Amino acid sequence: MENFEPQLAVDRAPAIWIGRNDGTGEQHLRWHQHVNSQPAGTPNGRRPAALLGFASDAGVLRNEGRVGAARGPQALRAALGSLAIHEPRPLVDAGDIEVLGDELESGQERLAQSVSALLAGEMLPVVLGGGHETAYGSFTGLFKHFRDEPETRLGILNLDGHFDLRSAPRRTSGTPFLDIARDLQAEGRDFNYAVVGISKPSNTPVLFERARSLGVRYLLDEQCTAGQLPAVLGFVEDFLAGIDKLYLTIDLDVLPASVAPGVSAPAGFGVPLEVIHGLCAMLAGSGKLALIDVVELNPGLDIDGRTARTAARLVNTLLGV
Ligand SMILES: N=CN[C@@H](CCC(=O)O)C(=O)O
Ligand SMILES: [Mn+2]
Ligand SMILES: [Mn+2]
Repeated sequence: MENFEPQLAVDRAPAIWIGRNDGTGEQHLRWHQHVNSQPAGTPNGRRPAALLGFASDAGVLRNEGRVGAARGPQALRAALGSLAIHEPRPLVDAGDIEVLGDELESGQERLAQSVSALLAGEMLPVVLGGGHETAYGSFTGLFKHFRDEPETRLGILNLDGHFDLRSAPRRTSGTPFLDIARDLQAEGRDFNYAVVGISKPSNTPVLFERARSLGVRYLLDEQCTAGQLPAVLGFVEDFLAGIDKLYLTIDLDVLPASVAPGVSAPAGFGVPLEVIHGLCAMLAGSGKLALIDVVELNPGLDIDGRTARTAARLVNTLLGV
């Protein structure tokens, strides 16, 4: 990529992209032929999207889950590689941040620094987790970037079966949104957080009470069946109306285990793929998307790459390519 050298704190260089090759030229174009191949710029007014891996098992391990999400970024890139491109926009692979052992906090700081640098480079960062501890680094990067613009209202939309508002002695994959809420509170800033897909049996009354006290808006998974897509879109449109910049975080365990078995905590009920996908298509055209992450992909638990393929389809739709 020409003309682009943001100050990234990556530990691993961009991956080598491979995939099916039907020939050269735009009519044959697939992700693996397109990533890192275009000059910087914003053709059609669309920002270049920058993929950034956060290879971390530390949050899920601390949260007593099933580890393996550190290999998520590579599996997601592999699933994206052969997808056909119909409406090209610049796509950059910025490489991976690696969390070694239990060094989560320093990894989250490097993630925040890199997200902030990508935003300063006028790109749309797409962070590939890692467990949901990724979210603390992602949001902190967004907050760093907009810190001096208090009039810009930041919102977090989490597609997840869980609130991830746990209180714990250290950050985990179950604490990121309480960690963020506390940081914002300390700065006197609003915490605008909405969740789509909450599973009532997977969140204790303590977590529902914490969500209530923090003013969190949410829809239960039972309110997100395929027939209720218009109401889900309405809920998100209402949330978007009150913010200027959106951080979208997708925890793949929001989806039914049939399409997303490769996660630490698969959903017994889940929000149907057509609802999550419809939501992504709407958000892609919202003009408010500033930051995306996709988390909890655990390739070791996946079945025939099903979860990675589902995640790749959602990323592809969000980027409108
Ligand atoms: N990021 C994951 N959060 C969930 C995991 C639940 C589980 O492991 O069963 C949580 O902490 O609630
Ligand atoms: Mn979850
Ligand atoms: Mn989560």
